[in-house]
Amino acid sequence: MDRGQTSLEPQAKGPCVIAPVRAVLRLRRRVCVLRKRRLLQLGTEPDTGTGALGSSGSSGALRADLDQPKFFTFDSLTELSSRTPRKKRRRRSRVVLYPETSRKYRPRTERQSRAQRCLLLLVAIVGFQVLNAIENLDDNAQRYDLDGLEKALRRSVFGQPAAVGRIMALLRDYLATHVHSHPLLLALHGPSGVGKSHVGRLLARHFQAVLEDGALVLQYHARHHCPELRPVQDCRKELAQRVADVVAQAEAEEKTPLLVLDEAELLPPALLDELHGLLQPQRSHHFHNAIYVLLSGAGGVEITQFVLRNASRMLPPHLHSAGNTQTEEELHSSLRELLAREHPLWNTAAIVPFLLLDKPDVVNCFREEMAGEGFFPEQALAEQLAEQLSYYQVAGHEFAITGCKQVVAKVNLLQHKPAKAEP
Ligand SMILES: Nc1ncnc2c1ncn2[C@@H]1O[C@H](COP(=O)(O)OP(=O)(O)OP(=O)(O)O)[C@@H](O)[C@H]1O
Repeated sequence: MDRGQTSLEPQAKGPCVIAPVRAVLRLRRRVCVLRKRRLLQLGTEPDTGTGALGSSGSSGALRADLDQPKFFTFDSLTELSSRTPRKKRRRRSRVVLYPETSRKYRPRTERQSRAQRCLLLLVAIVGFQVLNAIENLDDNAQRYDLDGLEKALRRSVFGQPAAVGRIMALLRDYLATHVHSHPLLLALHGPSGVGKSHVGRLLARHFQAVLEDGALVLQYHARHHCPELRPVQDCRKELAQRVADVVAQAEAEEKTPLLVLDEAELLPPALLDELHGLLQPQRSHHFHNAIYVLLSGAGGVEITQFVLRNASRMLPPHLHSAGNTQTEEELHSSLRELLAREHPLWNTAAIVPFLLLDKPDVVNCFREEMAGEGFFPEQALAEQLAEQLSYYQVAGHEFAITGCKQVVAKVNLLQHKPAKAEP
């Protein structure tokens, strides 16, 4: 041991200094070699740019870059900008809350074509004219106070609600305008005493009042104006002349005249022919604007039979609008068939049947007549007077055989009762 120690000591002093120096040198050399090798590696390999090696790699590349001659190109900038992480812009919320009723888009400001503008103008003009025409229609109907006429008829004509309704509907329709292609022909048919002449008189009175010219209402009574002894051709000429005068005057005044011909069943065929000719559309236009009302007992028998046959189906007047329409239609068509066989004039007519009057209607006739003659319209007295008339008794109805025909005479008798002798 000692020998070994002693032999080692002198040797140990020399290498003791040199060996670490050598080791250090060796290590340095080794490090240099490694560095060089790494530098060479980095010069050939692409920059991975990750971790510690990456940083050393990039430094190597930078060093290599520094060795390269520098030229400015925009590529480097775009490269840089693409490499630099973009600052994330905060996206603004695009949701906009609109009120329910407003538009959710900006109005378009497209230029309208001229054709489109013309079209709009045309539509506006047509709309204005339509409105104007509607206003004119109302004006024409208002001139004749048809509401007033309807009230008067409903108040004064008993037991004929369907007839009054039909007359009013036809008049309203016709008088809605002043320009016509043909006249209106109303043909009121029914048995005696049911109110045909009464309605004719009410119409004439109303039109005289609203037209403010009595000359525009012609009332023609067959028996009075064309008695049996008078030559028919004279009657015909006279009727034609009278009608021509009335329609000419009405044309000048821009009004619609009314021509009431009573007892039409007594008109000779020549006069019916004349009337038929007056109604033709070939006549000059002022003949088109006129209302003819023919009152006739023709068809009265058929109407009486119809009412008696359908008495159980007949509704009381206050329920009438609820529906007698099917029964009425049957009556209209059978009457038209019957009358058209007599003269073609009836083909162009609006036929209005007047039905038999029930006992309560007759009582109303008495009360009306009594009031008109200055008597107190006592119900009991009116019923007593109505009791004196004759009736068809069918299905719980009592239909007056002569309607209200005898009412005037009976009330006149009341008037002529001898006054009580004064004591
Ligand atoms: N429906 C009725 N409503 C009110 N009054 C009526 C009705 N029917 C008749 N009258 C009264 O009876 C009278 C005679 O009636 P109107 O002359 O109108 O009968 P008509 O149907 O024309 O009969 P005719 O064909 O015989 O002339 C009238 O003056 C009127 O006072």
